[in-house]
Amino acid sequence: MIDIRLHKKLKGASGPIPLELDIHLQKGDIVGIYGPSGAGKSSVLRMLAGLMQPDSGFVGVNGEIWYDSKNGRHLAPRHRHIGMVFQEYSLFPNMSVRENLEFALDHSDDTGLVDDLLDSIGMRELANQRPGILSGGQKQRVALARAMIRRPTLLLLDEPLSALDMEMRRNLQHIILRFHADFQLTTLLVSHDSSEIKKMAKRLLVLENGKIGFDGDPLTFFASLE
Ligand SMILES: Nc1ncnc2c1ncn2[C@@H]1O[C@H](COP(=O)(O)OP(=O)(O)OP(=O)(O)O)[C@@H](O)[C@H]1O
Repeated sequence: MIDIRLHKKLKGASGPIPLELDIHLQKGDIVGIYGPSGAGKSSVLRMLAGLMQPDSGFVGVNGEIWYDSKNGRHLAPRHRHIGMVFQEYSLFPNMSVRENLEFALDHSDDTGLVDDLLDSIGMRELANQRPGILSGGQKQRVALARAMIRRPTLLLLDEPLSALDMEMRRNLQHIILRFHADFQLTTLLVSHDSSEIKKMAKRLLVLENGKIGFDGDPLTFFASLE
């Protein structure tokens, strides 16, 4: 179980946006986050990753406290068991694909996992190439594999597929679903694509001006827009 209570006064283009979130995620959930630009979606992921400091609140993940403003606890990002993939390709350009994965390892004796992940994303042949020669889809496959290296409990995906064409999106959606099952993850997926959310998520949170406007079945929500 993941308990999330976050309060933060965001600085919106036309004034402050008080972000207020109080949600519980079940282990194994894939939860979509949808909403207009500037609603606070990326900020929520960044606070969970420990990259943005909330004003107050609490984040508890399977009994471990990552953030508790009452006790001044703020676990550093590197100590949170998270995997993150964002829209921008974030690979190190001067390292090979394999080195990008190895760099994320905690223990160098886990190189077997690197090979397994390279196989599962179909990139063993390109393991010694640098990211510069890869397509966008190949780069995101490597980024997803790299996010798995530390066996995260929480996977944070912020529009990871939005720069890709339809075929590559489908391919990556399957990889995400497979990783989600194999690594027994809890996954938060920010997406502007309703079909992607309907395909991937069983639960949808719609964020509007920092507040949850809908929490429930994605099919119900998107049907209500038609
Ligand atoms: N560290 C910060 N402190 C206060 N406000 C911030 C901070 N970082 C971002 N903001 C503001 O929070 C608001 C929400 O931004 P955020 O990127 O979370 O929205 P979003 O819903 O992900 O938007 P988009 O769909 O366009 O990516 C923006 O107005 C932004 O300027």
